[in-house]
Amino acid sequence: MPTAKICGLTTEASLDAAIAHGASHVGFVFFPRSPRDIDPDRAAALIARTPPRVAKVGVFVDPDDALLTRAVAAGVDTIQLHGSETPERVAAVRARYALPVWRAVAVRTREDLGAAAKYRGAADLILYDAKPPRGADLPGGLGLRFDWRLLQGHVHPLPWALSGGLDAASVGEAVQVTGATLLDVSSGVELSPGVKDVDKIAAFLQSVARS
Ligand SMILES: O=C(O)c1ccccc1NCC(=O)[C@H](O)[C@H](O)COP(=O)(O)O
Repeated sequence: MPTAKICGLTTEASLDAAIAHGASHVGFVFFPRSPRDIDPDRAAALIARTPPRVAKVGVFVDPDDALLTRAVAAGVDTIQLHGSETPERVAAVRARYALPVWRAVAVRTREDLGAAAKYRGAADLILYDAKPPRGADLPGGLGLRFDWRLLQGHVHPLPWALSGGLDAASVGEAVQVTGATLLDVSSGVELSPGVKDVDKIAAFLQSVARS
C-alpha cells in the first residue's frame, strides 16, 4: 500500500490529523521565505508529540550546517534537500548527520529526470517534484504538477517518491500512472499557502490508502 508525507506542518492540529490518518512521514520546512517556515524550537515541540513510527522530515534549501544541526537536535530524523545542493554536498550532509538524505529533483521534461542519477551513492531517495516557473519565490510547495507519464519507463537510480500538485482527487491517478509508493503533499491539503486543513489531510490520506 502506498504511504504519504504531509509536508509543511506548523500546528498541533494539522500534525495530529496527519498522524491519526496514517501518514508515514511528516515534513517541517526550515526556509524563512516559505509560508510554512518553522523555527527549530517550535518544530521540536511538534516532533515531541510525533510517534516513533512516523518519520520527521526536515526540508531545507541550501542550508548551512548550523541550521541542519539545530533541526537535527530538534528531532528531525530525515533530511530533504530542496535547493541546488551538489552530489558532494548531499554526501557530506549524509556523512555528517548519519541520517537518510532525500534530494529533490525538479522535473518539467524527460531530460530533467537525468539529474537523479548524479545522486547515486550520495542520497537515499529522490523526490521528483514539479520544476518551478522561472523567478518563482520557492523551489517547492507551489502546488504545481509535472507530466507523470514522464516517469513511465524511467529507470530509477534510487528509491524515489512523487510530489508536486497532488491532492485527494488526483493522487489515485498519480499512483496508477507512475507506480509511486510514497506520495508527498503540501498545497493540496491547505486552505491557503501555509494554512493546513485537517479535513483535506484526512481525505488525502484516505485516498492514498485506497490507491
Ligand atoms: O513547501 C514549501 O514551502 C517549500 C519551500 C521550500 C522548499 C521546499 C518546500 N516544500 C517541499 C515539499 O516537499 C513539498 O511537499 C513539495 O514541494 C510538494 O508541494 P505541493 O506541490 O505544494 O504539494
